[in-house]
Amino acid sequence: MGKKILNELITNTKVEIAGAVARLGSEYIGLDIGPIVGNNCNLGIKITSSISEVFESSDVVIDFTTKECMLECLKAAVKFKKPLVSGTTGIEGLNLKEYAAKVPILWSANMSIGVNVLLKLVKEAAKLLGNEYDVEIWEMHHNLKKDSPSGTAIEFGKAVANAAKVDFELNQYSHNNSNIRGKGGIGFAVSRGGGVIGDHSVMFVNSDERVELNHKAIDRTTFARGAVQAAIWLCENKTPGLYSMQDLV
Ligand SMILES: NC(=O)C1=CN([C@@H]2O[C@H](COP(=O)(O)OP(=O)(O)OC[C@H]3O[C@@H](n4cnc5c(N)ncnc54)[C@H](OP(=O)(O)O)[C@@H]3O)[C@@H](O)[C@H]2O)C=CC1
Ligand SMILES: O=C(O)C1=N[C@H](C(=O)O)C[C@H](O)C1
Repeated sequence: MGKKILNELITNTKVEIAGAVARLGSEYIGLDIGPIVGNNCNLGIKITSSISEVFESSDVVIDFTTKECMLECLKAAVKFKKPLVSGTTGIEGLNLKEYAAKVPILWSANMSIGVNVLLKLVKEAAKLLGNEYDVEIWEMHHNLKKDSPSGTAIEFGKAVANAAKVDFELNQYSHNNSNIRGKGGIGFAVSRGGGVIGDHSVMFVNSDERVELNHKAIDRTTFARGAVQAAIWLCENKTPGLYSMQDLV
């Protein structure tokens, strides 16, 4: 995602890249971002290992990393009073509101416009169909993905639970045992393979019919473009608070 986001920033005339960060000891440290993203020439920005340096020199920072690194970014955002856009998933347990009380934070498990429109449709379907349908959420991603289920699948599940007025934590259901499916449970199924960018399906099923709402990402540019749009939007709306892509679509 780092390379995709850099490419998106380079082609977007509304923004300028102020810095880029990689892990201490990474082969990229000290290199110019140009050749790394396939440019013939240097772009005058060298990759640093200092998160603080990047926050100091930027108006807004974009993070797609890990839970641990996102936590460092949240702390730096507060320290340097800079807005943060994050798409990092697998972050259960991080209290985003604590940091968002001090600086603007935009977090979304999925930055694509399509998924965020689908999220609104899922909320509407859950409201209209009521609690009588079994809800099954399936996702498939590439074989390098670390977290499971995907952050997007979890957000779909939370939206359904919210619309059905049930506690999400108590109603998740995974099919890795032989129990018969409980009524009202929100089922999760996960597939991993090859280079799949990200497929999601939310199904509402009763004994007579099945409603399926699907999204398939074709290129990771969709996430990068959303993240850059979010960063521009966040700079224009600088009030501290917790935002998401739902505020943009
Ligand atoms: N919201 C959305 O739309 C999307 C979210 N994602 C999420 O974004 C995250 C990243 O995904 P992806 O790019 O595929 O994963 P990668 O593992 O390819 O990239 C993560 C990068 O973060 C770097 N990193 C980790 N810790 C640090 C640190 N402390 N300092 C500096 N760099 C660090 C890693 O470096 P190193 O390799 O050296 O460990 C790696 O280059 C995941 O949580 C994924 O689920 C992905 C796509 C879309
Ligand atoms: O890791 C990924 O690749 C993706 N992660 C996000 C998630 O966990 O939902 C979003 C997207 O589906 C790609």
